[in-house]
Amino acid sequence: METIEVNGQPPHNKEPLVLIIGKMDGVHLGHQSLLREAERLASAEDKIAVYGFSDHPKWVLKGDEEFKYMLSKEEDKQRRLEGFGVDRYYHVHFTKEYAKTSPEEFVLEHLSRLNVRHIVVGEDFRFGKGRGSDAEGLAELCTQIGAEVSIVPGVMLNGAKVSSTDIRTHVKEGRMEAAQAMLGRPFELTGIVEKGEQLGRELGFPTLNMGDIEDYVNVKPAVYLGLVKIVQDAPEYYYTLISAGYRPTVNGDSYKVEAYLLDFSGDLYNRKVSVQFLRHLRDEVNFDGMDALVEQMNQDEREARSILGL
Ligand SMILES: Cc1cc2nc3c(=O)[nH]c(=O)nc-3n(C[C@H](O)[C@H](O)[C@H](O)COP(=O)(O)O)c2cc1C
Ligand SMILES: Nc1ncnc2c1ncn2[C@@H]1O[C@H](COP(=O)(O)OP(=O)(O)O)[C@@H](O)[C@H]1O
Repeated sequence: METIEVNGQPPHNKEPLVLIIGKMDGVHLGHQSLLREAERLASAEDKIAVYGFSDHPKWVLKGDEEFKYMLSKEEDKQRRLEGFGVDRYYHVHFTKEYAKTSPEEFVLEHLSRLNVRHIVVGEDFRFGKGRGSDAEGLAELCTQIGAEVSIVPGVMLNGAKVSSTDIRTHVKEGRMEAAQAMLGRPFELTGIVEKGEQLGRELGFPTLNMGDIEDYVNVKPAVYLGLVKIVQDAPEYYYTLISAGYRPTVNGDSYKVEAYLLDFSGDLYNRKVSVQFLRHLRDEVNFDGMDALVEQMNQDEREARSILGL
């Protein structure tokens, strides 16, 4: 997949495109439905492209911290889109300046350069200065550039539309099954293993410490059952106990995500790994001393093995 960085107007393009527009945080079931629609519309000579925005407009424009942290890092999003058959990704850098683009300018001066045959958006799509226009407005303007617009209904789950905002809330509140239902896969953090305080192995529970995860929403402080994928040519998976939080028992001072892999021994420092969250087991506890913590970690492991049939 080709990635093109866009600041303002995109570069001219000649190849016919089917273009999906959206922020695509998480590439959840709703986004996947847009991707399927694009695939259905694309004929053999069309390329499928995504016009994706980051950072989140509410963070850029209002400084609303809730929208600073996302379900996917840029690299995750791009890898997933590629997996869904996207040929080209326009990474649009959303800035205060960019936000001034009017709906007319967006269509007649930006999209007009792309030779777009067909555009696919969700039904609640809004665009242009002050979120001034919507999917219907897009369709109307696009008649001037010869592009058709398909408006795809949201994917419903128990009567509510699947949305990145709701998934972020689930993750922040530790509801990993609900997040998984909306994503179509477990919620996952990808990062690089860092050195910690080297206490874990002394306790009998070595834990890899996740680095490079600052862009993600913080999972609720708690212990989870999950998986670690060791990213390499032939990836390896391990069932895992994940501890996310502030580690009050050892006077931890900052939020960390750590993972104790079941039936693994070896060195993972500086390796790229993904941690996938399957289910919440219990909240984080401030134990009175190490013995109580270790006893509980043993109990957590027994519970995990029992759930997994290990
Ligand atoms: C299964 C498991 C459960 C944990 N539960 C807690 C907990 O309830 N409270 C807490 O303060 N720390 C908890 N921790 C975090 C430990 O305090 C931490 O792993 C230990 O301090 C080792 O840190 P290190 O990797 O920096 O050496 C847990 C860790 C694991 C692996
Ligand atoms: N079963 C395991 N689960 C997680 N990490 C393991 C395991 N076995 C060995 N390791 C290695 O040990 C390191 C964690 O040991 P630990 O004493 O907790 O040190 P640190 O505080 O630096 O994370 C991991 O980064 C990894 O390289």
